[in-house]
Amino acid sequence: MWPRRGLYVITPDETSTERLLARVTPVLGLAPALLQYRNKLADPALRREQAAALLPLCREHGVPLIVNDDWRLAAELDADGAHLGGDDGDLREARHAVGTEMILGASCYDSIERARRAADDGASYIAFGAFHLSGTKPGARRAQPSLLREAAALALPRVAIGGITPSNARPLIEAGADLVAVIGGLFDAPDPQAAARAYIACFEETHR
Ligand SMILES: Cc1ncc(COP(=O)(O)OP(=O)(O)O)c(N)n1
Ligand SMILES: Cc1nc(C(=O)O)sc1CCOP(=O)(O)O
Ligand SMILES: [Mg+2]
Repeated sequence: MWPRRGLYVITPDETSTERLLARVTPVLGLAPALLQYRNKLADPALRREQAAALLPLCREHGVPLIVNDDWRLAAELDADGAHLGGDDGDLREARHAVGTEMILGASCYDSIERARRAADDGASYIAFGAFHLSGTKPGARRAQPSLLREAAALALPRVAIGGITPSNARPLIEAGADLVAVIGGLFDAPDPQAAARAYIACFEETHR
């Protein structure tokens, strides 16, 4: 059973596999709930190489590895899961192909309807955002915290994403976010490990 609450780390775009591992390792040491491999600059060969390199590191730290966009690559590498957005194929088909054990996350943006469909199609978690202006995705559609409350009825872990920092994470957790997914707030911080600790503290200090 994977952890249903906590920090969900997403990797920054990094073309050097060596640098990617060096950046991710200190954060993995803090045992975040999940790590997603996401790289919008990599071609398919580099994505395969980087996801394969992250897998033993994640296993060593007991952190499930989620591959962004590509459930086939996730299945081929025997990763723990995949994250699918609106352009990343059919969730129902993916669930049918990978079986019940693999974690399949779904982007629901600002839509409860999308979340209902994702739940029907076999999602393991539902992700909403962007809750704040995101440096990684400045054009991302914005979502309101009330959506997290509304989605409680779907009885799936709720992920909040988009411009989340240790300073603005608490109200989202109070509104129902089980996991907060972050890229820039961690990897653009002067000390990513300290930033990761600060996110983790938000969960320890927020009760609902
Ligand atoms: C946890 C999580 N939530 C949302 C996304 C965004 O997925 P998508 O809309 O497919 O956009 P890209 O990440 O592929 O640019 C995500 N990756 N992870
Ligand atoms: C990849 C992604 N998806 C989003 C959505 O709203 O679905 S926002 C986003 C960017 C997340 O990075 P940062 O923590 O740097 O804002
Ligand atoms: Mg995607």
